[in-house]
Amino acid sequence: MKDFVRLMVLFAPYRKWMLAGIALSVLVVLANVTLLAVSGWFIAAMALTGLGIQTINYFTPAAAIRGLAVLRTVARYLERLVTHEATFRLLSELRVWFYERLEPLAPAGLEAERHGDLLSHLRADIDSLDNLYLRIVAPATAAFIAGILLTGGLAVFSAKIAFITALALVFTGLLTPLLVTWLGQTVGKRTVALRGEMQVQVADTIRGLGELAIAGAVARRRAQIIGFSLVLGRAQRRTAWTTACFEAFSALVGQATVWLAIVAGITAVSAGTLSGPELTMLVFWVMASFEAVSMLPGAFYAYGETAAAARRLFEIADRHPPVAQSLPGDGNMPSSFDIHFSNVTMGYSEAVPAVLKEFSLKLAQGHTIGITGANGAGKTTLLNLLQRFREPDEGTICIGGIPIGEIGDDNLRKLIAVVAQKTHLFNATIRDNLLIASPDADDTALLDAMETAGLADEVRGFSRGLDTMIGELGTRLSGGQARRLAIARALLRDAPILLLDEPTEGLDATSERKVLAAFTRAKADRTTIIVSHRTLALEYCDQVVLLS
Ligand SMILES: Nc1ncnc2c1ncn2[C@@H]1O[C@H](COP(=O)(O)OP(=O)(O)OP(=O)(O)O)[C@@H](O)[C@H]1O
Repeated sequence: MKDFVRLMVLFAPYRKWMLAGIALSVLVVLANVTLLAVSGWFIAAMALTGLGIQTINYFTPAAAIRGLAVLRTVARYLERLVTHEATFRLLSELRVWFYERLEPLAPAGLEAERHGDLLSHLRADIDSLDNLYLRIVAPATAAFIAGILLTGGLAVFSAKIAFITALALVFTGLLTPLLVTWLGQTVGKRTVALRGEMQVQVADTIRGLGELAIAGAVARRRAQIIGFSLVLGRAQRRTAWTTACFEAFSALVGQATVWLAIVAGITAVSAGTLSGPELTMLVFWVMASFEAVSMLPGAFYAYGETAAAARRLFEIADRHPPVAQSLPGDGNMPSSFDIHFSNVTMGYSEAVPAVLKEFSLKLAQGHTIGITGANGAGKTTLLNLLQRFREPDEGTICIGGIPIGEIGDDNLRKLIAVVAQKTHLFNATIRDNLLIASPDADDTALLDAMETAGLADEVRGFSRGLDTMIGELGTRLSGGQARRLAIARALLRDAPILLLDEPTEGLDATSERKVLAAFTRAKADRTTIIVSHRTLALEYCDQVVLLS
């Protein structure tokens, strides 16, 4: 319930849409019940008139029936329109809200998260929450209001029939759904978890299909996914089966109530407290009243799945970012770009020894520093700390004498260009991948950067040039081309600090020389850190630090 209350607070800006949807739902039910009740009364009254037992003015009821039929149709149409509009607005609000919470967690706070899982949170879980309004809140509220109005109206004619109907509505609309909800919670949680797991497995499999094929593991993987799908199918079948049983039972209760209403009505007609046409009217009234609660068993059954989806979302959204975020525009921009690590200690967890212990280093502005050392020595960690992806446990890191925490995230991003060890290339054109670094750059600037990175000639040779699509993670480029594209992107940033993590990995000696010369030549006052194991790369540095 706490999660639902939080969601409703999030949805507060759309309360007018939500209320309008509920009001229209009530109107649809009332129009429908009134239409049937008036029709029942009219047919019976006309029959008695035909027998010469009574006379009636049939113009008014005939007009009312036509009016109600139109009202019912129009209200139903508007109700669908408004409730769906409200739902889509709520979902888009929720997607943005969730994304805003997700972004500050990246990259360190989402390392443990699998990509498929995040995708599932963003898509399936948020989509599951459309149940909350459309299938839970709107029908439940409308049923409550319509139920009171309908039984209240019945009581005007027969307290006994009103009482029987109220009991049956509470039974089918409240008790049954509560039981269904209780039963559905475990299966719902399981369905959501299984669906997430399926998504992860499928996304992972598609991404690693090449490796799986080489290892001869495709059939095994396929069997695993089919296994998941069967378990998921069983869980969904159970959900459908339970819902169907309860819906059938509710229908039975509805029919039994109509029968009881007829029995009670006949007694009232015999006693002269109810007329024949009124009895027919009440029977139709009772029968149609169940429409008000007909959505509830299925709706409440969605509660389990919706609650589980909400829980999974909030579990991520409530995580604390590993690094305190600064406000946009908040911070001091340094005027010089020397870098000072002072007694920096940092460990990834308390269970393992710290990666860096009391590490101190001064880098003068305009110098190029090489950092080398064994695998796992902490070189990438050092660069990540400088980019403020993580906070050191102790010590400070300053740029131009200002601790990086006080520079402000937006400023810090402007100061640093990076070629990371695992650079992400987007499934887009070469141009789009470059424009990420400098959105306003023209083609000449893009080709210049690629010239420096030694990629321009190859790109000119592609039939679509800068508009060549590079595929998922740049798979349509060779390893060396992808690396040079990342380098060109970093060069376009024109930032005063350049961080290069194994920048020339995968390049041949000629390209490597060209790229390194370009980096060191490009800007005399740029402070550059090159992390590398390669002696050639280190030759271009003013100073080399061995991390052990
Ligand atoms: N996100 C992480 N969570 C936990 N431990 C990590 C994480 N990232 C790195 N480590 C650990 O920290 C240590 C230093 O890793 P780092 O990537 O900084 O080394 P490196 O010197 O850059 O290595 P390489 O030369 O292989 O790139 C390693 O033992 C690694 O296992």
